[in-house]
Amino acid sequence: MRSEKSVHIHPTISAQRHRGSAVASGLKIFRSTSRQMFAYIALSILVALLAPLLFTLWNYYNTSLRKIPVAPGAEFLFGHIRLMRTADTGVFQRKWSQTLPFGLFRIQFFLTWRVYVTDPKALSKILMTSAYDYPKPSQTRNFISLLLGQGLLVAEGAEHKKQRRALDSAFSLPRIKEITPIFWGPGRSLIKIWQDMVPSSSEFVRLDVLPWLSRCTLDIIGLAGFDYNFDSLHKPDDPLAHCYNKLFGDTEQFPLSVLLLTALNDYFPLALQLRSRLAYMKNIYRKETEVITQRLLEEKRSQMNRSEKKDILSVLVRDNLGSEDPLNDKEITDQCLTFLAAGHETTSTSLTWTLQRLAENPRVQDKLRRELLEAFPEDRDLSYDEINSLPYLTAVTREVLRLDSPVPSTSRQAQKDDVLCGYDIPKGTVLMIPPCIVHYHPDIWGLDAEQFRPERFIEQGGLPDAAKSPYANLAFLAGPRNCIGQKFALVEMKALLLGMIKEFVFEEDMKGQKVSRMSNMVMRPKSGKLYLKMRRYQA
Ligand code: HEM
Repeated sequence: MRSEKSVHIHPTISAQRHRGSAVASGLKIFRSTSRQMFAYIALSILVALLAPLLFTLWNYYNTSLRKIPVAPGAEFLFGHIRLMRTADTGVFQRKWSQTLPFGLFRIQFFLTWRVYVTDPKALSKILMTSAYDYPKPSQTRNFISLLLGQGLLVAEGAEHKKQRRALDSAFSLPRIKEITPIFWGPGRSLIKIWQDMVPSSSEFVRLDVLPWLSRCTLDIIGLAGFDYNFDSLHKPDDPLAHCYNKLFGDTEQFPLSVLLLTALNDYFPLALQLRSRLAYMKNIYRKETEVITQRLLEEKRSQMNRSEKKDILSVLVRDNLGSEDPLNDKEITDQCLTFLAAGHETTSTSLTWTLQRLAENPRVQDKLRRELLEAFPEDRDLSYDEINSLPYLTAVTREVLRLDSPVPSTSRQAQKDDVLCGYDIPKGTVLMIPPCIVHYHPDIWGLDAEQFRPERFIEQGGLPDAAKSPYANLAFLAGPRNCIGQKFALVEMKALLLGMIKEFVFEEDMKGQKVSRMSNMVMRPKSGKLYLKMRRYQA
């Protein structure tokens, strides 16, 4: 047993000891509380991360989408993504759509599902009758709006209706007829440059056509869109053209990390936002484009009373003056970037694919040239109606847009629970609208669906009934959100083709070698380059 000794201790020492032990026990409590706090924080973070993951897994296994036929060959985590990236755009999707029951099928996108829709009734509901219940997925809108602002391409619901009303007149047939003469300026410049590069009709020159066509359509949308002369055919360093190419000129596929953030967007919306914001903040080009487009708008206003300019922005500013529900400045300048983004690369890649198809099919190229030379042997600027009076030219353009749609697929997101083709579609489901499947489907286009055969559009009975539906031909989509620039794009493509085919002969660079097609938004040649052999045409 320990004997208790009475020891006298000085009061200050005793107080110090007391304080010391109080501090020690305080520290002890603090340590244990902070340990507890740390444990709570760690646990909360774990739950915050695990809960969405568990929820994703739960949804992955229990969703009612599981009744929809599924494409074969998914990996557990990546689903079908890595498989699809090993082939050209649309190759696997077409194979699946033709082996699975027609209408709907689903693919796995990491641990989520995406539903491809090919059934015309379902497409009609998504694109036409219930279009505003199927907006673009929020992640797509967030991503595009960082680059383009809140223009027509990303606006939804009432805001979309308002913007579309304001823009409809600028894209109407009479307005497009008025701006058609503008297309000939850049068209003629391109032909002149190519004539200088290609000296004779006996010698071929090897040429990467895409960058030239891209500069030409940029010059056209600059002049016809807002009376701005990029003149990028002669001056590739124009500041707006430079900004534009920095913003949109990327020809690479999106990296898997961005696709993963997109898949997780519903659970971690901040992650994708943050990544895009960082990329945006690093991007000085967006700021510069804003400054330039604002200056253009001010110019338009100051010229308003003096001129009857025909470009889309001038018409928009004029219409806006008399409107009951006018667009504000920001809404107007955001449209400029939207026209650039939506209307330039789409047309130049379509033209690139047209030249490639004509090079692969010399019979079609000769037949087209005959039609053009017989109808318009003289060299002059043709009107909208003259350009559209050529049936084979129209058929060639339609056939290229069918087989090589520059927008090979787009997406929508169900805003409420619905039923499509007898299957439950829960709110939030991402639905894929795929021209690259629908346009190749033998049940719609017949057994020769994969062949390049423009005649199908002019021969008696050339088209099966199913192919006459507006949901069989989706290059410009359908319904209230279809491409507002459709008439513009078609006449622009035809005018440029007319000039090029009358003047030059195109041949494949590597005979019989298929050019790979790849897309992140617009479908381009895989390397971003497309070489053709070109010589002058001589009768
Ligand atoms: C061959 C050329 C073109 C093709 C294949 C094409 C295709 C498309 C497609 C598929 C859409 C719908 C996208 C979606 O909602 O997911 C669209 C929308 C749009 N396009 Fe085009 N486009 C072309 C040229 C143009 C041109 C030249 C312009 C403008 C001058 C333009 C302006 C627009 C705009 C503003 C929208 C958004 C319409 C809305 O949501 O109301 N496009 N385009």
